[in-house]
Amino acid sequence: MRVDVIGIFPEYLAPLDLSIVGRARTSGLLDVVAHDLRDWTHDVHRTVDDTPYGGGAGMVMKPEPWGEALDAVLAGGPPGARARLVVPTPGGRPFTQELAESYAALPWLVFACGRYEGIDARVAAHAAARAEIDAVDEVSLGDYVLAGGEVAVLVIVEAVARLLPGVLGNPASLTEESHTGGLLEYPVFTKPPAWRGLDVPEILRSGDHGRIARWRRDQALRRTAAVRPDLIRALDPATLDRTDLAT
Ligand SMILES: Nc1c(O)cccc1[N+](=O)[O-]
Repeated sequence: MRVDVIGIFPEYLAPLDLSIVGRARTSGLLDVVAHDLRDWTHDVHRTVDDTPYGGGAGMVMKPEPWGEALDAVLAGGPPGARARLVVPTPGGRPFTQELAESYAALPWLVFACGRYEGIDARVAAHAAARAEIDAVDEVSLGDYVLAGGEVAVLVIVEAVARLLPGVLGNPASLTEESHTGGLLEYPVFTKPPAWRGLDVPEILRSGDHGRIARWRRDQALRRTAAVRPDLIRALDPATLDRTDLAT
């Protein structure tokens, strides 16, 4: 997978050299290229923003540098691939594990990191009509205000990279995680069996794998019902067997 990130703080992406994402890049499973938007400015101050039409506080990112940056980046992607342009923004649709899984199946993501009050709306509108782009996704991590999209790119790239085949040493660890199958994950324990007066649940040391699996599912359902009842309501009833909600 190829990932291009355009913004005014390319150094923000340094953490993508570390850990799982760093190993994915070293192994060639993931190619991440950071671009400085100011490379496509032409004035001495390398201006990327201006006052908003209609008035109001703050500044808006100018369309010209973005247009030229996308021209250049889209000319250099994987041969024959179309890009998904992802714009992290508080007004976007929620970024979820399901969306991460859909991104992991794509050949090329291009991220546009907005700052200030955002990017001139014509940039996304023009991009959506480009042949090199299959879709423009405005995506939000949550209902809070950040200074820009770079932090969201770190989150999205990690969530996607770990889903790429060959990135995680043990793919089985992907099957029992929070949000896989629509539930939060069950509580986990390791040695020692007793710690500061707290014991590991006996069932987990029973060796009865059938009972352990049922206990874990029950715990996942209870935790999800308590913390994220919205996820329970969203579950497909067909995925719940008769015993799931009996207790
Ligand atoms: N919330 C927010 C923001 O305020 C600015 C850029 C991106 C996001 N976000 O993805 O959630």
